[in-house]
Amino acid sequence: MADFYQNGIITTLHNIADRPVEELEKELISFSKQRPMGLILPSLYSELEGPALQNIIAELKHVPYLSQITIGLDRADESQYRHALQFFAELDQHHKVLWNDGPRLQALDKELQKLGVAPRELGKGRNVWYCMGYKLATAKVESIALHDCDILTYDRALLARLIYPVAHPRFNYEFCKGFYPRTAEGKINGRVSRLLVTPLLRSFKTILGSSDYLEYMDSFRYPLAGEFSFRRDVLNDIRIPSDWGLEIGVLSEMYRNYSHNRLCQVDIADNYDHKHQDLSLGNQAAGLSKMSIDITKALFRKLATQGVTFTSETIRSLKATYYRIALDFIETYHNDALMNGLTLDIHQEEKAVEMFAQNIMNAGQHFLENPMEAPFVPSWNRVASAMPDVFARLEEAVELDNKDYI
Ligand SMILES: O=C(O)[C@H](O)COP(=O)(O)O
Repeated sequence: MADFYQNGIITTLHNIADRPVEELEKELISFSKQRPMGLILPSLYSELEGPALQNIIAELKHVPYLSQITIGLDRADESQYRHALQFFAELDQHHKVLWNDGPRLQALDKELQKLGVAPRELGKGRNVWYCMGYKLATAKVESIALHDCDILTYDRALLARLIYPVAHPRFNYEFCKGFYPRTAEGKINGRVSRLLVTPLLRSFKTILGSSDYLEYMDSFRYPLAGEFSFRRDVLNDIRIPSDWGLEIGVLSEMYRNYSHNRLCQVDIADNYDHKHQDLSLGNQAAGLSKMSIDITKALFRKLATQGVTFTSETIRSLKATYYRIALDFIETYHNDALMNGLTLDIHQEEKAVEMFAQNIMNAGQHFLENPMEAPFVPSWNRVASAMPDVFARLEEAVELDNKDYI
């Protein structure tokens, strides 16, 4: 059972009483009259064949308060798209599948590329961005949740708890981030969140002094959670990174656009497990290694926009500070694991920390050499000004794909 402590500078909504999901859903049905609700599911075709998505759909099927589900489908050829349409047809709610690799959306993407307003990199950020554009295009929902498609521990309560803070008509939150513990098979997971993000934020505070932004980022109990919810107007001027900096980038955008009392985080599950990626030691272009570089670069970039200057010396002392703080954290996590009857492989944890420390140097060096690089996808406001009929065209392309390939 959770406590009710408020850490940091944004509101935390806890799970104090373990309310039955039916009770939450009853309220959500009544909220949906004032604030119709939608869901975004960024998915890879391979996830349709994995163990998680089948259960997610079986759970979602019975969710009574959603009026629109938007699935962004990546890496699917034509026969896989046809199969995906059948797969998602099980949903009772109104839903559409965006075939990101299909000829219609590819043609639109090419035109946006020519105007310089399309995502330059493939990946989850791009997928989410097109789904957000579709939500704006159809204007059917007021409150929207987004979650990953590889959640092995999914149940309907996760979604109900995630969307509640932005769905309640008397709550003023624009954005809400989910949090949970990640454990599986007797082990504590969440390696990048625990061993990179939190110690890195603390190291920035140590070498730069605390700032409102660093305190804000450090307030999130699971900053890398792929689960968040928001009001529709958030979508107009959010600029999201197209790489693994997505989660950090979204939090930073919310910091830039809203005051703290419009943002919150919510306890969405007692436990969470998902598909795990390799550490990818020695390969900066893959797995958690790439993730750690993208995240660190995103933090450098954000701090630079706030007037912080970085030199090779600051980056070296950041790395040294990080390494010490992260090693201390390993001891903390180890003790926490033991007391909970879980295990923590200290050798593996230290290997991860050594790699992250090296990647802080690599990301720092890259940032110093390429200060203008910014893998941001433009806001939809800007896209609409570059191509005024973009929403009508996006909606039409999705409509036709869903009709023609079923
Ligand atoms: O959230 C994280 O830290 C990363 O996604 C890695 O998670 P994992 O250690 O649970 O695979």
